[in-house]
Amino acid sequence: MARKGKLTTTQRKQLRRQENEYIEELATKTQEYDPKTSNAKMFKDLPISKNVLKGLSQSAFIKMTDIQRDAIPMALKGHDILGAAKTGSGKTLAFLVPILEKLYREKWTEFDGLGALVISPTRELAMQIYEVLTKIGTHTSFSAGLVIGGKDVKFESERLSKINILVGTPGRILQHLDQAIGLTTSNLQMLVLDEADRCLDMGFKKTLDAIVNNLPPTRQTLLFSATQSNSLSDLARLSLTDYKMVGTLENPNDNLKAATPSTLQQSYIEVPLCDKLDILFSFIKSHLKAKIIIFLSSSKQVHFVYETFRKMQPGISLLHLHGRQKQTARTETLVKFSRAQQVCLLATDVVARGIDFPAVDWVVQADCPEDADTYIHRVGRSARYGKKGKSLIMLTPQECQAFLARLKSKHIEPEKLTIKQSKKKSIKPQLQSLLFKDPELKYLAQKAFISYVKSIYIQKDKEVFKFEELPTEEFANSLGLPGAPKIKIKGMKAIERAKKLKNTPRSLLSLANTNEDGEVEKGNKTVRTKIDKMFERKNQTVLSEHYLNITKSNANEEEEDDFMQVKRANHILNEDDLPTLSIPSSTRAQKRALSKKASISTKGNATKLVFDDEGVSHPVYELEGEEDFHKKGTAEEQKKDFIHKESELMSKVDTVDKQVAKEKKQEKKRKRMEAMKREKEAEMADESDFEEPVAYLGTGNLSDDMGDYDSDEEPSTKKSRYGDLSSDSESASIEDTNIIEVEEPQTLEDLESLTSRLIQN
Ligand SMILES: Nc1ncnc2c1ncn2[C@@H]1O[C@H](COP(=O)(O)OP(=O)(O)OP(=O)(O)O)[C@@H](O)[C@H]1O
Repeated sequence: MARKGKLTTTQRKQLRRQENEYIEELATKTQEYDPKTSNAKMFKDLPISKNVLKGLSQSAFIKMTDIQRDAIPMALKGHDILGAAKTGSGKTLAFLVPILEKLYREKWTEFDGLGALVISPTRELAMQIYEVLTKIGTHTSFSAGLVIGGKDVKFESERLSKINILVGTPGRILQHLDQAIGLTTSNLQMLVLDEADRCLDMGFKKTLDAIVNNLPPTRQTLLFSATQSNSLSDLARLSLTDYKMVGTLENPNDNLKAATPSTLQQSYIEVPLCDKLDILFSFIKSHLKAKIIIFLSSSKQVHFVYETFRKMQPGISLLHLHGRQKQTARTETLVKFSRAQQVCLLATDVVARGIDFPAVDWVVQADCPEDADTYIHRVGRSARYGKKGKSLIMLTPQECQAFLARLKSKHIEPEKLTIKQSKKKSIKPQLQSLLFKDPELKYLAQKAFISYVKSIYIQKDKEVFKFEELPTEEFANSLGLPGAPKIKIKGMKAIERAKKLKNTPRSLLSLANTNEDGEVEKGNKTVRTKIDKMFERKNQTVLSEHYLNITKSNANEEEEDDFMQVKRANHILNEDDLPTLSIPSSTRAQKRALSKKASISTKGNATKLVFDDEGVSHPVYELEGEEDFHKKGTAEEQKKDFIHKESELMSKVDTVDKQVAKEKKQEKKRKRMEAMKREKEAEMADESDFEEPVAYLGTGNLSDDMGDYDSDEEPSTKKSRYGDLSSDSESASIEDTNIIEVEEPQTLEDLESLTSRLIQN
């Protein structure tokens, strides 16, 4: 807490009263604000608090974009929002400003717990949102946190209990909710889904549903994307009822316009699959002064093209980015690409959505995207915020017609380009020679070939992606391979399932490849695991010991894997999940069981009896008469019935247990927070020489945290909100305020250390 000049109790009370009046005034202005009659253009024309306005203006956000002008007032009025606007049109601020405002008006403090949750489908996008939040929220008193995976969960969760605004990816957020150590969601005011259609699609369905189940239904929900799903079932999943559509969804006529920016010049070329790499290399060589992103369909494609092209030295820096890289490498590449002016990034769709790279000249889609929406997001990495940009998509003759039709249905009609014969140059001999010399590269080429072929097979749109027409032999030659590697497309069901689960942890994908019995299938053969084999052994004493060892080691692995969601997402007990044997779970229990077993084997079974109302004794598990038994159905039916009832019971008990445990934890936390709050209030009331209350400024002093801070900025900008209230000149001069350059965090580590410092405040 920053120490300020001494204030008496009376002065503090007066400031508090002033602030309450100010908040009321903002609320009244918000209710009176009518977007239809208002011609507000600047942020300061909206009923937004001074500290948020100050954060905006210092980040050079003065004039609103269309989506901001439409969405912010609606959100301030408390409506749920379904917002769609073109890529690069400023959707991020359209949800961050309402979050800060809402919490300010609710007088949110660190003791009130989590107030807003922002979910983003990728780590990179979550980091970017978090960065913008820390910039514009620098003069507010909230704490912000970023949880994106790739880091120790414990490390993160220890820091979460005081977080007011949390930004993260679905999997990691759910992991924290499941652990329920620091994160309390019972007070949550606002939920935001950025790239909502992606967050809502199959890949994230279970995770998102599980997150939403943890949130109070009274919250406000905002959904944003350039390509919005407004399917009623999706909206119902989020309990979005009385929502407003803003942006391009608001006006049906706007739907007729393309979802791509008008400043984007779009083109396509029809190119046989086996000529793609030649054309791609020629394209790079003829655009050495440009900033280019090239999208390929898989990480293996990216890896292969990156490794071979850089050996062929096209004359421009090459970077590569895909989801299989370590997070530090991904973040480093993002930073390098953002900063460079002449550079070529080879990437998968991990950066297709939301990422705000400055000044990208060209987006090249070397492999056809899975649908028109993905096309829109990919090309949206260029021509952002009114700037100019160009895009090129390479379509094979098999894909061309159908994909152009898909684009046309979205009112996108790229211009046809042809390649000059003189510019065409085959790189096949070079690739062949590289692969011949380096077996590692040959291996990469084989992998790239296989992953491309598989990627075509698993595409949903069979009119565009014609697997049967793939010229495999020519394609393999074009990669420098002597012939097409043999691929057996086996277990395709599992691949399709895995595709749906594209963004789930790999541990989950491996589960997707198991059959209904939980066994891993390879071709037609069923692979029996060590445990299966052991379960077949008759010697149960040996079995229980081995089982214990195995389950112990598995338990450790599980801790490291992202398995929380599996456990949470599916509590239904399948027949096949039931263990055939009951195995003691601890070493002590095991020993006890073993000794019991030994003594039972020598003593014979004891019989436990129960007595009915007539005083007649019966064994506890009395056998039914055969006739009676058959009357109830076949043994198989009865078994199923029994299992069904037991699983229902277990699932109910499980839910209740979880709820009770959670409530207990939350109650404990609430009490602790209340006690702290009371203590703090008492302190504030008693200590006459104590400084101003609620003197947290921003999420810490962001500018200090981030290093370079413009020294011209006078300390008064770091006053508490009470301090600011006393002076009106601030807001009047917002437009004149010098813009302060804040140094960007360089790496994920920077962001994380920033987060931890923010939290310490
Ligand atoms: N009001 C504003 N004034 C100046 N610049 C702005 C404003 N709003 C947004 N920008 C800038 O415009 C760029 C695009 O904004 P943003 O990333 O929010 O777009 P988006 O609509 O979310 O795009 P996408 O659909 O690709 O996710 C960013 O560089 C951002 O800083």
